[in-house]
Amino acid sequence: MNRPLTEAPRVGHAEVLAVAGLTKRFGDRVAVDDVAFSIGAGETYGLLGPNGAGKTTIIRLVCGLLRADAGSIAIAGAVDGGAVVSRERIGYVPQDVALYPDLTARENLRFFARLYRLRGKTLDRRVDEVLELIGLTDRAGDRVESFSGGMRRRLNIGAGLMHRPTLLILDEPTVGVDPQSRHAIMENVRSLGTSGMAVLYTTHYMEEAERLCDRVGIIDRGRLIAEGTRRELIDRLGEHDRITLSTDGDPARLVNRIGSVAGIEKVDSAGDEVHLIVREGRRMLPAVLDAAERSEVGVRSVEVTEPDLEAVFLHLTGTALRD
Ligand SMILES: Nc1ncnc2c1ncn2[C@@H]1O[C@H](COP(=O)(O)OP(=O)(O)OP(=O)(O)O)[C@@H](O)[C@H]1O
Repeated sequence: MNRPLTEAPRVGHAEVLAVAGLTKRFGDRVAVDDVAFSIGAGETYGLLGPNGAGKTTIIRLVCGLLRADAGSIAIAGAVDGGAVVSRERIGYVPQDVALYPDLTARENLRFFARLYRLRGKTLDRRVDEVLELIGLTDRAGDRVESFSGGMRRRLNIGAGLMHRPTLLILDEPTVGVDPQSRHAIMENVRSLGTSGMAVLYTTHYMEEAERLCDRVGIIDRGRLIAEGTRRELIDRLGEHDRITLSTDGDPARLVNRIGSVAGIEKVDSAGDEVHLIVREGRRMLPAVLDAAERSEVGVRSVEVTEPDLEAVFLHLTGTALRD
């Protein structure tokens, strides 16, 4: 069942993760710049941003795999420093799949369960539960080497769930998987969120952030530039519309030409598409099409829509969220 997109954040739940003033430099590059956000129990929080924005670095800081230059991280109330115990509350599912291909799904989960010191019947029960959760019960006895990319990723998520973490961190869990597996992963994550876990989900896919997350933090060049529910973020755009042109020529030429049209607030290209943020999209359409014709770039289709998170990103940064 799809969660309504406009659902209000669930306030009043215990704070599971609170990050403040978080900063990390690599040499001269500031990868994470004064970032603050928090996630409550039962809440799914999405960090949405392009490649290189700093999402993985934030996760590595939260997991204690990197040391911050400044800022604090509190997990379930325990502030960074003496937080070894609290880190056991984290389930971290990295971008890269870390499984044993010549073991079965069940054997892999048993391995991770033992790492978390589960034993005996508790271990057996938890392995069965997690297989069910990730929808791989009927493939439990098959070797991982026979699994599709999407199934491996789901099993990877399962490994991060063995010890019943209070905070589950998923780093771009759907990158490189086919649409069907992507759907299955998102369904899995959705049910985990509703089971009371706090979920930190990073993605550069706008529609995943829109569908899955109670709140979204938009991150660009290390900075958290906006945060809120989907509705709150979109409302920041006011009465704007989004126009998308699909081209079969050089979109950069079209961007140049359209950029000089009065009333266009933001324009950028991504792939063969040109994205615009305008006031009163329908009224602007003739001028946009006229500019397209002058640029001599072929336009295959034009769409005027209400703003979405991608439009918010374009509005705030002046660049389109590229795949
Ligand atoms: N160990 C490192 N040494 C030097 N620079 C790094 C290191 N790790 C990350 N960076 C830089 O920090 C910035 C943020 O990278 P990060 O991997 O956090 O981005 P991201 O949003 O997770 O992107 P992606 O989706 O590509 O993983 C990038 O400019 C990256 O090159």
